[in-house]
Amino acid sequence: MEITETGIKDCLILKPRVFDDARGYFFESFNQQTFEDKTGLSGAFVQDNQSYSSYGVIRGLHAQTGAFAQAKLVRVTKGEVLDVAVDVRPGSPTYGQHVAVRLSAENKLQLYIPRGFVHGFSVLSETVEFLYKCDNFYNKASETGVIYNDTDLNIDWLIPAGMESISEKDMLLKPFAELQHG
Ligand SMILES: Cc1cn([C@H]2C[C@H](O)[C@@H](COP(=O)(O)OP(=O)(O)O[C@H]3O[C@@H](C)C(=O)[C@@H](O)[C@H]3O)O2)c(=O)[nH]c1=O
Repeated sequence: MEITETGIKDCLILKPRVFDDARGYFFESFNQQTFEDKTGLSGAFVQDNQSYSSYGVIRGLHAQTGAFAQAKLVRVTKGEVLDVAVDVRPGSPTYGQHVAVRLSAENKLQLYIPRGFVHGFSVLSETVEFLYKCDNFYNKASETGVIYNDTDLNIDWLIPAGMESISEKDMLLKPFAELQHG
């Protein structure tokens, strides 16, 4: 597994070692020992999630607060997304900045998103199957987020105007300037 740093501390791109042969391929999509040795981070993930979405869907930007804050390790097994992680750690030198990485079934890249970030993705292919590990459990009462098209964050989701598909819940998310930290 290769680790690439991003412009934001602790937010990492992981590239697994893929074994190709006449049958197809094999790779370890997660190995706690390798993950911890290579990143120096805890690999104690406790929940795995999977979602399926069509072209133009934007899910995000989401986080959980307080005791239910979550780090995430995200990847794609079908299609391609633009995955976005925004640093909202108070006092961080990159506060308000984001990492945007294309993750696809083809490139098999994974993004590690630490606690203290809001996260989302846009669907660039016809459909997408999106898988991720979380280091803390889902807790509805702890959910927070930022509206995807916030003008301060200025994220290019690579979806043409009018083609975005956003949940009713996500359309109600607040601007970045109103994000409550906790
Ligand atoms: C996230 C989550 C949702 N749910 C339920 C709540 C709801 O009825 C249904 C769909 O939830 P949502 O609309 O929040 O799903 P979604 O918009 O896909 O939410 C996800 O978005 C990405 C960007 C993330 O970073 C994730 O952490 C998560 O917030 O699934 C769970 O039961 N467990 C979970 O862990």
